[in-house]
Amino acid sequence: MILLGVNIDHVATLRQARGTRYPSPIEAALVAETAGADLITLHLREDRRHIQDADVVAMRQVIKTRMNLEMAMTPEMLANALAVAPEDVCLVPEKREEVTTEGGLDVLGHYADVCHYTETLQQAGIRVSIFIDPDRAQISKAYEAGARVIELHTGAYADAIHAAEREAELARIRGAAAFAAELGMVVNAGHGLNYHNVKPIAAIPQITELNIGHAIIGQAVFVGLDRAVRDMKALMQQARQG
Ligand SMILES: CC(=O)[C@@H](O)[C@H](O)COP(=O)(O)O
Ligand SMILES: NCC(=O)COP(=O)(O)O
Repeated sequence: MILLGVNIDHVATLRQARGTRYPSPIEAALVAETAGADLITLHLREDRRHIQDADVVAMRQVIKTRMNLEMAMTPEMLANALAVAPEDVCLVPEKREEVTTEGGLDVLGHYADVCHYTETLQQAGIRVSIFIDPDRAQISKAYEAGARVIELHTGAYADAIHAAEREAELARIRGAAAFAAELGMVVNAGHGLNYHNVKPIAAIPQITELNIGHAIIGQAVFVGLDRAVRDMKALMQQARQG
């Protein structure tokens, strides 16, 4: 059994492109839940390029599964998270000029902040995950900072063009997942996963949950969101069953 978190940011991206009221990320979350999503993931970026503050508040009231709120380590985002009280917060790095989250959070470079944000959120009863590269030094430092959940950034694996490069990235992810699980951490993964590359990641036994957005919302254009979520979940379960 492996869990699917559906990231609905990309529904909001489409809405923001025109400044309309549709398509609604809230409606998307409800459809995704009906289709079998185990949680809903959303990223309130500092520049509000997709998800808006009002989306987070509305989503909190209607979803029936779990909310996984991705956020940068800023005082504004911390106040938001404490007010909304999602089940999970995933601490992510953010660069204003990036197209998407380019890498994991540098826990070694921001150790004091990671400790502070992790402790404050955990004291409020929110489970904290760190979005991190598949790197043992970063994982050890996240553990030392008090985090007991990580999400491995799978972007380098997803973006690899050549088979050898993809295999090397997959090996890194496998090794990182085993290492974190040995420390007793919950291991999640995500970023850039799609219908063609998800199976080898879903087959990693230590991985509990995958967060997937862009590919599912893209596929929904052709087959509808319900089908797109069901198909992704089926692929993940097939991979896990071997
Ligand atoms: C942290 C992360 O990986 C997600 O937030 C996801 O990639 C979708 O959001 P962006 O498109 O804003 O990066
Ligand atoms: N944390 C990764 C995530 O939520 C989904 O990323 P993507 O599938 O939109 O690249």
